[in-house]
Order: sequence, then structure tokens, then C-alpha cells
Amino acid sequence: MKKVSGNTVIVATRNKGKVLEFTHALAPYGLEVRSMYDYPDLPEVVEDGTTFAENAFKKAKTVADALGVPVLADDSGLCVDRLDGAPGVYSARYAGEQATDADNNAKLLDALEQLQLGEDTEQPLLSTARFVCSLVLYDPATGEKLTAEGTVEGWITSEPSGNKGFGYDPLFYVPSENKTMADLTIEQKQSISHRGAALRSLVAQLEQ
Ligand SMILES: O=P(O)(O)OP(=O)(O)OP(=O)(O)OC[C@H]1O[C@@H](n2cnc3c(O)ncnc32)[C@H](O)[C@@H]1O
Ligand SMILES: [Mg+2]
Repeated sequence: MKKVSGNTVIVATRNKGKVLEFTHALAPYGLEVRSMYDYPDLPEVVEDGTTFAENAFKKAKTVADALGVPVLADDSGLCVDRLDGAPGVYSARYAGEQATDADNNAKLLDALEQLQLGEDTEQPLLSTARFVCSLVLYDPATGEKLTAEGTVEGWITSEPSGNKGFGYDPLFYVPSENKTMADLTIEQKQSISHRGAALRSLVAQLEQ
């Protein structure tokens, strides 16, 4: 399978946090990252799949078919056990179509704090949770795809901390680091995160 075009990896995303993480992770391989911001007039991707893998494939295929070169896509999200896996594939639009990270974080804390009402506890760790990342690299010339998935386990904390990362990172407490994901440097996040794990698995497949 043709991996990339030249030394450029096109990632089918409009999430600037993801772009930064992929740029950082792929630089040691001599690879540069471009995103949907670098290509005007790309079709919209309708993320109506029921799984992360389905949505990642839709993003990769839509953009790869439009550009005629292999494209990598990431669909990811947060699954919270006390909310039966929500927000899951709806993570980006949990608080509505135009929701900001702050809106989504506020809605998540609200949902979990409602559940804690009436319980005889004020402990800050509200629920176990995991981030999931599904990656798909699709080659439109052959129709071949490579897929990889990564997860990271943690807790949702009622005490947000940190200003790095993006999305739900300030609410995601990682016990092994005794920090939230937003407290970690990009390197530290990469070494433990769902996206880091998925990318390592994809690179291992490409190196085979
Ligand atoms: O679809 P693209 O354009 O890639 O950008 P997006 O932000 O809409 O990305 P997703 O559809 O994959 O939605 C994932 C949401 O899950 C959250 N998320 C995913 N990875 C995360 C991470 O590493 N840290 C914090 N939140 C994350 C975040 O809120 C994302 O907006
Ligand atoms: Mg999206």
C-alpha cells in the first residue's frame, strides 16, 4: 500500500489539537502533516457512523477520494462508564452541533454531578472513563485500508486542571501520572494516550 504522498501525510481533520499531535508524532519519521485546512473545497464528511471505526473510515475515504491520494483519519471520543458509554461517538457535539470544548465539558460535569446528588460522597473522581481513538489510512488507488485503535483508561474529575491538549483533557484524570491529560506535555500525552497508542500500532503495521 502506498503510505503517503512524498513526505506528506494528509490527515482528514479540522481539529487543531489533533493536527498538533499528529505533527509532533510524525516529525521524527521525517513526515509533515497537512489537514483539511490546507485544502479548500473539500466535501463535508457526515459523521453518522455508529462506531469510531466507521466514522474514521468515512473521513479517510471522503477526503482521499476527493484528493486522489492516501489519507489518514482519526475518529475519537470519550466513553464514560456511569453514563453508559456516553458521549462516545457524539463526543464532539455532546452539548449541541456548535458546541465548544467548554460547553461539552460543562455538560459532562453536570450529567455526572446530577448522578452524584443524593449520594453520601463528595469525592472528585466521578466515574471511570476511557478515551478511544480509531485510525484509518485509506488508499483510493487500491481501495486498501489500514486500521488501528488505541484506548487510555482514566477517571472524570470534578476538579478540572491544566491548559494543554484539547477537548475533555482537563477533566480526564490519569492515575498513573497523578495528573489530568491537560496537565501533560504533548510528549507525555503522546506516550500514554489513545491517539499515541493507535498511531504506534499503525506505524508498526506500515513498517511490516
Ligand atoms: O472530526 P474531526 O475533524 O477530526 O474533528 P472533531 O473534533 O470533530 O473530532 P471527532 O469527530 O473525532 O470528535 C472527537 C471529540 O472527542 C474529544 N476528544 C478526542 N480525542 C481527544 C483527546 O485527545 N483529548 C480530549 N478530547 C478528545 C474531543 O472533544 C473531540 O472533539
Ligand atoms: Mg468530527
